[in-house]
Amino acid sequence: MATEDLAPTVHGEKAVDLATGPARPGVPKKDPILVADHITRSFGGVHAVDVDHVEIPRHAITALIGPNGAGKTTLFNLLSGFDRPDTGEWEFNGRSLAGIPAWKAARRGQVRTFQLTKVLNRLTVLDSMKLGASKQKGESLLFSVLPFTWRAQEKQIEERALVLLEKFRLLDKKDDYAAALSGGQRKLLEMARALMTDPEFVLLDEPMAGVNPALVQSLLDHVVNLKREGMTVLFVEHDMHMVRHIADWVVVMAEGRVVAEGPPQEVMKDEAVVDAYLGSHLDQDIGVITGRYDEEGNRIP
Ligand SMILES: Nc1ncnc2c1ncn2[C@@H]1O[C@H](COP(=O)(O)OP(=O)(O)OP(=O)(O)O)[C@@H](O)[C@H]1O
Repeated sequence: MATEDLAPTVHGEKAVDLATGPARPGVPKKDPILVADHITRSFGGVHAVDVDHVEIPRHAITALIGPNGAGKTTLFNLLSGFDRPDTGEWEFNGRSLAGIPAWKAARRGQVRTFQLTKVLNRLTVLDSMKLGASKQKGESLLFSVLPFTWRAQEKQIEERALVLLEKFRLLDKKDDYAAALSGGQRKLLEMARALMTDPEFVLLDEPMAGVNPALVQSLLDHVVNLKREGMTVLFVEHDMHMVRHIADWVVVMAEGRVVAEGPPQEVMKDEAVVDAYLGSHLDQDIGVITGRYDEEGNRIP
């Protein structure tokens, strides 16, 4: 089977069709969920992020990769409203998100996951989930003076949390402290928490970090399921296994800039990418894209 036949597909289209032209940094997408322009952020003299233009395709899984210090986390923090850029504009679903705090972005349908903090570790799994739904109606003035509505909302939140915990196979852990979970279970909890607000666009922060190899496939399946359910996913990850197996599109950063983007099988062959980033990992057979394909070479959607 020719390698060209193995192009990843999204909703039946070849991944390269996500873009309006040949893969290159900043290439416009046919249906972008997020469009960012002229985003800069410096810390002292360090230009952590200097992204001229980038678009994230809707209903696809996009990987944001790059060497240590490339600016991935900083860009993630900016786009998700946890940090403010020095300059820049970005739109989610055609509406500006610049200057919008994270909790408001979540109400509009864009959420990001967090590595569980010490505070969250001291909560039970169920309470941690409920907190993921905060800044909803229960916190508004109207709802706080109408306890019956507030209680109804509480009940709804708990029901949603239980449904998600079951889906992520964490239901039997609901009364355990988050600190007692394994690395993989913590990642599942981070993902499940993000879904409490029923998002359209999910930004995953290193979803594979600290995950036992035995749980890797299950985590990959959960991420692919987000796409199957209609969500758009952007993830920052060092784990090339994940990039090769589930990304429909890859954005590569180096020294604050987007230096390459495209379908994984193209990006992994790009000499600039290999030099800037992948060279030191070539022993991991990083150029081979196995993906999730059926026997005919069609990507499993
Ligand atoms: N709060 C901060 N204060 C000072 N410098 C920072 C801060 N955050 C990031 N930087 C610097 O900005 C640059 C980009 O860092 P960033 O963490 O965004 O990179 P990254 O690609 O996510 O790296 P890694 O893969 O190692 O997490 C680095 O030089 C880093 O030292």
